Amino acid sequence: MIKKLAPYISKYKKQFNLGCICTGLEAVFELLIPLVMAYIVDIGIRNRDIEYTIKMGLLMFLLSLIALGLGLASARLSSIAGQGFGAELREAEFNKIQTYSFKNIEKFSTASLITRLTGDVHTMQMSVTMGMRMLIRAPIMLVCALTLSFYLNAELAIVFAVAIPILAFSLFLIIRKVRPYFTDLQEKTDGLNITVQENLIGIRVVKSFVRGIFEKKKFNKSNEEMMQASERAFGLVVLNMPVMQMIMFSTIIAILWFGGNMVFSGNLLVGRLISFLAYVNQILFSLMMISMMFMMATRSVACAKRILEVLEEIPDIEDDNNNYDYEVKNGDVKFTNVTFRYYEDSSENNLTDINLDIESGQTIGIIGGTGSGKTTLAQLIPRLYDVTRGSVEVGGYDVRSYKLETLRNAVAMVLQNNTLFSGTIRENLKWGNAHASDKQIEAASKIACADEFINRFPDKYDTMLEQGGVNLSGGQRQRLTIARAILKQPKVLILDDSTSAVDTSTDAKIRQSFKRELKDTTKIIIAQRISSVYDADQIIVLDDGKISDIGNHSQLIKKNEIYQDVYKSQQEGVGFSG
Ligand SMILES: Nc1ncnc2c1ncn2[C@@H]1O[C@H](COP(=O)(O)OP(=O)(O)OP(=O)(O)O)[C@@H](O)[C@H]1O
Repeated sequence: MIKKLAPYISKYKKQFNLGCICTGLEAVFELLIPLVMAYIVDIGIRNRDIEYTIKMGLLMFLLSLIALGLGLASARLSSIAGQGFGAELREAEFNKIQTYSFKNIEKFSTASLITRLTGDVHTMQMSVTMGMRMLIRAPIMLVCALTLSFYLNAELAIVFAVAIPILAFSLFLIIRKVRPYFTDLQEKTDGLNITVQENLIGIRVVKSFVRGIFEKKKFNKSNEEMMQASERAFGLVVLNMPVMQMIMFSTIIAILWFGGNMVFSGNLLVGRLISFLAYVNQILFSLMMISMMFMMATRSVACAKRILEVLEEIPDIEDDNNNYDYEVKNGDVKFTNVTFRYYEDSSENNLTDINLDIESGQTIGIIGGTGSGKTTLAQLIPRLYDVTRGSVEVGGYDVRSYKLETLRNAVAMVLQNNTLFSGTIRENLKWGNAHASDKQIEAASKIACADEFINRFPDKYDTMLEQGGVNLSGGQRQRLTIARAILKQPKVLILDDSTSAVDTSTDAKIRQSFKRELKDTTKIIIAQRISSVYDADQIIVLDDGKISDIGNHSQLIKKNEIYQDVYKSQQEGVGFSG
């Protein structure tokens, strides 16, 4: 695990190494101080040698000043290394997530990915910042203080032979018990984040359905679970403290008892006993640091595992070496015996035996009940998912043979829940084509009938959109996302129920301008309303993941029962002529 994470700190190797050196030196200088103190008491004060006492006192002051300087430098360097490590990890995770397919993202859930990118990384960077100091300081302090204690009085130092194993054993027991609790804690954090994220994203729905109390209960449950997981984990961690202190004070009492008797019997000088006690403190303090380090490491291991899961996830769909570097030459779309299911192990297909032949420039309508597989079918064209069996071709070649970027630039899909971003309308439209000129932006907006409302805003194309475009109506948002897709000048344009919030006359106007302006582009329109597809060249009727029929409106109205039913149910009040 360390080997896998090490490259992310390599950029800050200098600070890391220097920080470690400073910490090591700081510990050495700190360790010398009690030794000098012993000399002051046993030689300077005992012999009433003022000059010696002042000289050694100054030396002690100098040593503490150097230790302080080194401590400050090490704190700064370790903080730079820790923060840098965190930033590198976050960037690596973020970049990796960009390569994920929908399937990969669904596997983790967005909330869990956010926790893995923020909370987990934060724990890791704290571990580096604090761990760097503890990892170097504690062992040096422990070994040197033990050696110096033996040097001062080997007999008295035997007390440690009893104290240290007891401490190590109790620490081992606590860590063994706490480890699974930390893994559980991170999972509960994911759970809480999912609840908060869903609530905030769907806050309008929550309010309009007056689901506040239900949501509050849901939040309280996740919050309670996280609190309990936290209590379980940290309840054990804090147990470490009293155990440590009990052993520490018992050791001090034992040393005072045995050391005091030695002083009385003249076998030990007072100054030596004082410095011995200072070393006891340092030894026990370093043991405390080691135990804290183990606690921190236990939590970090849980977080590191989760981070590595993100970094090591194999993108479900990615370019392989066989991807040819050719362009998509036209908007021909062909499905040959396509079968698809979202989960390999599910017993039922989401699409079965789909065969389609769409010529470049045609307008295709897809109609079918909810869950019949319309979106699923369309998502296979830009390779948002890969077929389970069969093949999908665009421009005469299998979609898997193109570079993903090439394919997705040629196939624009306006998704059902399309998102706009904070920024101006122009910036949002430029997502479709970063180099689009004002003229192209205006032309695309005109085709999507978005120009009508954009021009009514005082700032027109420079109107600021709030997050997700909340300051626009549903229909306005849809028209902007269509304009954004048109700006890509795609060979295939897929609209997934993208005009559902647009009134029927504007919907008809958009289709007319598609016919006029996007002659060579294949237009695939998924719709619930027959009025949105009745003038298409071919209409595909989907039923339970299978093609029930293909034909134009007048053919289907005569022979397809499903189409007839939908037509009849929508005829009243829609006002289209077929
Ligand atoms: N990401 C997904 N993971 C697993 N199953 C999915 C996923 N998306 C859709 N499904 C399932 O696939 C089937 C077809 O869904 P799809 O969204 O393609 O239907 P649709 O015809 O577009 O429906 P609607 O008109 O309601 O949008 C449904 O049974 C649905 O539960």
